Amino acid sequence: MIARALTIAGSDSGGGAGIQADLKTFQELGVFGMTAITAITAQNTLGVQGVYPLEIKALEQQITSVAEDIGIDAVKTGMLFDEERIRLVAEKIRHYNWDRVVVDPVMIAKGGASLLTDNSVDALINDLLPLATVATPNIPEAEAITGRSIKTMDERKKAAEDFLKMGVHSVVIKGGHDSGSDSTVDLYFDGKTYHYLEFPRVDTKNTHGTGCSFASAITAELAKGTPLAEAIQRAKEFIHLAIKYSLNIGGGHGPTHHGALRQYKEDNLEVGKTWQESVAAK
Ligand SMILES: Nc1ncnc2c1ncn2[C@@H]1O[C@H](COP(=O)(O)OP(=O)(O)O)[C@@H](O)[C@H]1O
Ligand SMILES: Cc1ncc(COP(=O)(O)O)c(N)n1
Repeated sequence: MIARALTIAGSDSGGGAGIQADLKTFQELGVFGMTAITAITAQNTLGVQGVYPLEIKALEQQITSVAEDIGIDAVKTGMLFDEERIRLVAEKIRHYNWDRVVVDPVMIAKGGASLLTDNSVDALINDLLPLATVATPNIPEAEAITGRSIKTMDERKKAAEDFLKMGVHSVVIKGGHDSGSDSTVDLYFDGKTYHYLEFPRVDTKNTHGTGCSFASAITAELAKGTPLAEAIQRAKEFIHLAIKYSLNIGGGHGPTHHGALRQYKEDNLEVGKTWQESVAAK
């Protein structure tokens, strides 16, 4: 049977982030994708023009509908909007005993618009994070959740330990915002060992939806039964290629190219080389 994944997140009309990024990623990775929409955003590559939360009952019913008929192998949470919705989602995860849970604690869009109300961090920490198989904060989100300033890798490791104390099973603190270096290093901490996922930094402004797509790639792999460490490694390859071959559309931060990894595989190219180098080497 095909693996089934559910994303509980906000809709991005611009198609690069949120529910739309998650569904595209699920499809690319061979997983049947389902959605429970928390809020609708009017959004494009330039920013967020409007945020419209759906009523709580609508969110509750979407989750119940798919859980009780189709079934869920892995679930991902993205933009949850406020503490009421965070609590509902946590209650549903507990109710259905879902144990492959990726929590991307979305707070602020790249352009600075708030996607989570200010007083929701406590609900995130107390209700949702303890249910996470893996949480995937970026550096500003990790700072807001742990209350630490994170400038160095040592500070990032301390923050990762704080996450484990909050009850998450493991955490990836992403390095996309650490713009000072030639590489992007994501720190994965499983409670015992620190793993560094390092890829060259791509010099591009097209990073709309990188976090959503990375977290949904982990979710897709978990749905298929891939062990967590390997799921994270594969997700990093997926997002690296999607950024490297990102799409220059719109006037601002363009979206990633969700089909990049598939095209690499179809053309039998080597991950890590540029497209041109790989084609030339064939
Ligand atoms: N310019 C870039 N080049 C290569 N990888 C990147 C770049 N920007 C982000 N990434 C990667 O994309 C993923 C999402 O990271 P990040 O941008 O920090 O998350 P978010 O979208 O939540 O802010 C991470 O794996 C990160 O390392
Ligand atoms: C509906 C929605 N959800 C999440 C994000 C964050 O996107 P990113 O992956 O770039 O951090 C977004 N811009 N819009």
